[in-house]
Amino acid sequence: MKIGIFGAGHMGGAMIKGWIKSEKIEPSNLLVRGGRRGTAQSLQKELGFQLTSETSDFKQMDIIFLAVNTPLILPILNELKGLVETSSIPIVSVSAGVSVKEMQEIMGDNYPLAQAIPNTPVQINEGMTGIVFAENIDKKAKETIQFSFDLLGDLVEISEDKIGIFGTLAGCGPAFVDVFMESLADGAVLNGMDRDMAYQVAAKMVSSSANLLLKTGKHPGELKDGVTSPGGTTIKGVTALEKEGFRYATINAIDTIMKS
Ligand SMILES: NC(=O)C1=CN([C@@H]2O[C@H](COP(=O)(O)OP(=O)(O)OC[C@H]3O[C@@H](n4cnc5c(N)ncnc54)[C@H](O)[C@@H]3O)[C@@H](O)[C@H]2O)C=CC1
Ligand SMILES: O=C(O)[C@@H]1CCC=N1
Repeated sequence: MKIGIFGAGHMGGAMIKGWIKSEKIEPSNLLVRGGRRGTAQSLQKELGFQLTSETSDFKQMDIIFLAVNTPLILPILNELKGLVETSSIPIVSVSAGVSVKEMQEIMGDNYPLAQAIPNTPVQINEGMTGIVFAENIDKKAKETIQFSFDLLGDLVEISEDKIGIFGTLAGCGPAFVDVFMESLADGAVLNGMDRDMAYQVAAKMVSSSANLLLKTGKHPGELKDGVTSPGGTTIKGVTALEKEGFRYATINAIDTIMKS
């Protein structure tokens, strides 16, 4: 399969890395058009995909992804319109801020379109991507899109009205977890642990705790109860977190994004 992608920044780059790592997509079958920042050029040196500055080259692709900054999605779609109209190459925007309806205003109701919100773990094929397909999308186009995301991790089809909250939880969430892991490590360093070891331990602890929840299907509160021994150390830490409004801060992070 030949994949075309506009934008090789944080998200475009993460997807490209995931496809190459999957070993199902040859670097020579990835065509990238980058912006002026040069991120695509540096990544190309590392990964060896095809680079182009010609939009017309995308006519040869089986699928096209738009991973540019949100204000550029619709202008690039306008650029592509004349080129792809007859071939109906599926186009997927990964922007959190452009809906399928807005894309349809340019491409029409019957063009194979989708809005997907991946997250940065796609680069290690452990992504969690939410997707909204255009209502009239045909089976073949849908399968092509699904295949490309299946290589990057989990794909969840959701309704248009839920893509915002999906993107906030799964797409923005990794940054919250990163801040959490960094803070945990800072606390450990404050108490004498070596910095590298602190990041290793924090990351492994977070990923294994998440896996425990996924594999046991237990309520997170029950898992927390299993750690907090009576009169023990953990409940002292949980109390300190509650005093600082940890739960409220986390809930409010999600809510603030949704209200922005
Ligand atoms: N970073 C993330 O975790 C996620 C990002 N997204 C979406 O991905 C999109 C890109 O975000 P990031 O990768 O974080 O931003 P970024 O700023 O890292 O990447 C954007 C890239 O687009 C390139 N670009 C600019 N103009 C261009 C043009 N005319 N043609 C081709 N490339 C051009 C830039 O050089 C840059 O490398 C946004 O729409 C965002 O909503 C969605 C989910 C998660
Ligand atoms: O921060 C952003 O706007 C993008 C969307 C989801 C994650 N990053």
